[in-house]
Amino acid sequence: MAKVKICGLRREEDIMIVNRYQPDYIGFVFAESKRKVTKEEARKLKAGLDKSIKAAGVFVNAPVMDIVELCRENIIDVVQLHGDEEEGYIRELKKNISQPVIKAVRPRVKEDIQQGLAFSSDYLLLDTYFEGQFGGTGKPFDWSMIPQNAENFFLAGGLNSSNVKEAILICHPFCVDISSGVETGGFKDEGKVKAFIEAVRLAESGYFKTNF
Ligand SMILES: O=C(O)c1ccccc1N[C@@H]1O[C@H](COP(=O)(O)O)[C@@H](O)[C@H]1O
Repeated sequence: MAKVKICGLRREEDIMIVNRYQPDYIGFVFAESKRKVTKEEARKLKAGLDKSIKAAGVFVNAPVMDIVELCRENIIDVVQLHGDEEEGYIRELKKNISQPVIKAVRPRVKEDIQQGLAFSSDYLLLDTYFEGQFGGTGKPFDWSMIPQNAENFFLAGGLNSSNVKEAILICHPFCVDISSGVETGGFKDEGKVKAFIEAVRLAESGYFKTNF
């Protein structure tokens, strides 16, 4: 069963929505973004989050010790590195925390994914390359770049309730990750969160399997 991550939560209402629909992960963005939250905002939001839902912290080239602090204070349960972090950075981070690390790669060619698979992170995340933007683009990438042997990866980039079934059946991700596709006017939209999670469950039910 593909897991679900709803990223970019920043209001108490967003927490109430995810508590109702129970994704596996949510994301707090600590990088420059319209979805950015401060450490104190994230602490308050995390306090209202169901214990069964894991909170990922999304970072872009952040100082390692900033991430370590958030982990030690249990504000985040998973680290998502969404910038140009290299292997040395990941190793240094992993020496200091027990939380799993997701490393995002934004492939332009197949080889970028092969290089990503060599990272010592616990998971790889595949997202869309878009000049000048690290993430949250709302645009899908060419899934045919994903090698057959890739596993344990998060699939992101322009997912929504209409394309996620196809994404799961073609790419077989460990988790589908969404931000823009569950927003209206820049804010999380309860109807879209519900529709997305239902679409994931339906894809997994086997109903669509013969069509792909
Ligand atoms: O969401 C953001 O604003 C963001 C900013 C900087 C780095 C990553 C960000 N979000 C991640 O982007 C992907 C895809 O989002 P979308 O569904 O295409 O909008 C997802 O992994 C988010 O965690």
